[in-house]
Amino acid sequence: MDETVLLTGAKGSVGTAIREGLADEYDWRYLFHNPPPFDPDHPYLVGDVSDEELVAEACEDVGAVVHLAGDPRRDAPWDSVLENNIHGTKVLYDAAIEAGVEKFVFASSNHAVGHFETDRKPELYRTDDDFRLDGTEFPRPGNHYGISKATGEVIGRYYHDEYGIDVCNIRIGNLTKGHPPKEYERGQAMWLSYRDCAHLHDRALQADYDFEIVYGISDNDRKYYSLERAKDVLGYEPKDNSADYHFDGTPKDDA
Ligand SMILES: NC(=O)C1=CN([C@@H]2O[C@H](COP(=O)(O)OP(=O)(O)OC[C@H]3O[C@@H](n4cnc5c(N)ncnc54)[C@H](O)[C@@H]3O)[C@@H](O)[C@H]2O)C=CC1
Ligand SMILES: O=C1O[C@H](COP(=O)(O)O)[C@@H](O)[C@H](O)[C@H]1O
Repeated sequence: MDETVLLTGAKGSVGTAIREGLADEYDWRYLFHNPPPFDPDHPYLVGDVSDEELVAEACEDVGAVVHLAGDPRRDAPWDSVLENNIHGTKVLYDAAIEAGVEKFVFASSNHAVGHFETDRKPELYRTDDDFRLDGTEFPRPGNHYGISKATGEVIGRYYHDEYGIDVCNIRIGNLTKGHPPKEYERGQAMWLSYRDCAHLHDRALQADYDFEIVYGISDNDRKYYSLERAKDVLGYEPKDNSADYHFDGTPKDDA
């Protein structure tokens, strides 16, 4: 991708993992919700993703969008996910199509499929359980936030089918820096390390595809998400595994 890549939600946790890991790899343009408390290393805009004029400017001469902006709380109130996650994503897709953006990478979530866990936990978080989700399953959101993420995927399906933009939905697990989530089976089943997060988004920007839904986790022994699609289509090669750490998050000797 030689053209500019727009990164929304750039000051957040996922945005920071991507900026730190891929700072020099792309001609980034950041969208921050509020003025950043640091001097960014790439051009940026500040404002709300539902601001049509702002996102039209943000999408000018852009080849790809990595869309992270949104309310990430599993217990976010409906009016917040409706405005920030659903409406904001629709407004950004409209601007991306108008600007001729070729590729749209969307931060979906494990919560888009949360209710698959209801009758299977905690066993499915353990290494001897062979239940897998592979991205072809219909969403089963676990909360209103999860509904908004599944809706973001469907919005992408429409814009792909209607306008031909390439779309990669990444159902991100649990991004945690430096170690897996401590003493948390669900978290260790879906841990995504910072370096795997950056690598996965790099592959989503580099690979050729039409419309994809992949899982964004490290290669955890506890996983119940299949990584085959991300590996086969995107060329994802995760380096981390929560099994290389003790349950309390400290690294095992050979980690
Ligand atoms: N951190 C994680 O483990 C996971 C994150 N995700 C998704 O990844 C994305 C990023 O998540 P995080 O970095 O953890 O969240 P975060 O809250 O750290 O970052 C989100 C950023 O988006 C901005 N933002 C929110 N609403 C906005 C709007 N209407 N217009 C412009 N900017 C807006 C916020 O100010 C914030 O800087 C979110 O969409 C979240 O749902 C999904 C699964 C797991
Ligand atoms: O979508 C998200 O999921 C992760 C993991 O979910 P959790 O309920 O096990 O914490 C969450 O940490 C993150 O904030 C959220 O955006």
